[in-house]
Amino acid sequence: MSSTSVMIRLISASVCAANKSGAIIREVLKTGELGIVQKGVNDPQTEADRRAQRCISATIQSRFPEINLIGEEDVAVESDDYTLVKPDEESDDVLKETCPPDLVNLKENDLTVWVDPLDGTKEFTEGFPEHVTVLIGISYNERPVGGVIHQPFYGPTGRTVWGLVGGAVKGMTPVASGDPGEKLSEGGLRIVVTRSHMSQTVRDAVDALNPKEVLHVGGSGNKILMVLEGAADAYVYASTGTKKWDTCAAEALVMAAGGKLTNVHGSHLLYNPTQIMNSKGVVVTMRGHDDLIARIPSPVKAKFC
Ligand SMILES: Nc1ncnc2c1ncn2[C@@H]1O[C@H](COP(=O)(O)O)[C@@H](OP(=O)(O)O)[C@H]1O
Ligand SMILES: [Mg+2]
Repeated sequence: MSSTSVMIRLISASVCAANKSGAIIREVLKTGELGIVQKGVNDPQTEADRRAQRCISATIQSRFPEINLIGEEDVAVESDDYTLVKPDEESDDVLKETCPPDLVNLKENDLTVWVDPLDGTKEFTEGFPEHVTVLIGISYNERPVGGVIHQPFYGPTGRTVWGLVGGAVKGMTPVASGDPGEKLSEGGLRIVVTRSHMSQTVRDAVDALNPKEVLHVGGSGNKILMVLEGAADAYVYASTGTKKWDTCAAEALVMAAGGKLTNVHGSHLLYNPTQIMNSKGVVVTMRGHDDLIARIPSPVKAKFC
């Protein structure tokens, strides 16, 4: 039995599976055979979503059979999927890290893994592949404890960012975090919002913040990485629509870097497997979170009670 903690081994496996998924996603785009099917209104799925989901499910379930894995795509794993990531393949960068003390004793059956194999599918099908991320988040007691985000189209081979709550974010340098109670600048905010799921409540919330700039980009993981990296001051989504697999990995990284992710009321999201939908919206900042939540109009908040 390995002395390395379950969390470190799970992040290592997730990094390997996310990197392989990035290669699959690039390959599918190159062939041009996207195999698009509609799962619902404005909710496409492609061959890349399906193959990446199978790769991640096969890798994690074969190594951690007692983990509860919840993936966006409902696809059956095939025997070949188990060899996409070699059974002994690990991320040396992850294995050499120390697990934060609070997470060191977590066991497989304590954990839920939330997988979005291709976040930003609509943008993937519409010529904006750089908005795509692979998201693998880990929750314990309904709160995020670790996450892996891979960007398949960042540079020639993609970029992988990972972290554990109570540890550092690896693979990128987060912007410095500040006090959630800090007052934000009036008229100076850069807000990142959805590109393909705009609604009146999202508009009303963003307008009330009197932003300097509104950036419309795809993907929940992509937008949250922009806030984490300082390319935007906040991600504001006063709408239902994102699911727990859209936020878990990114929330873990935001927490590790000292930022906050809440619903429009300023309350934590609970990663409960029976409540997949983020029904009260998503707000992410690295500073001034309370001020931003206070500025969201009450009639907007009242729509998400
Ligand atoms: N109104 C809505 N209906 C369906 N899915 C929604 C949605 N709003 C957000 N989402 C999902 O949340 C993720 C981020 O959305 P957006 O890019 O608009 O910010 C996308 O995940 P997927 O691309 O993995 O399906 C998207 O499908
Ligand atoms: Mg998604």
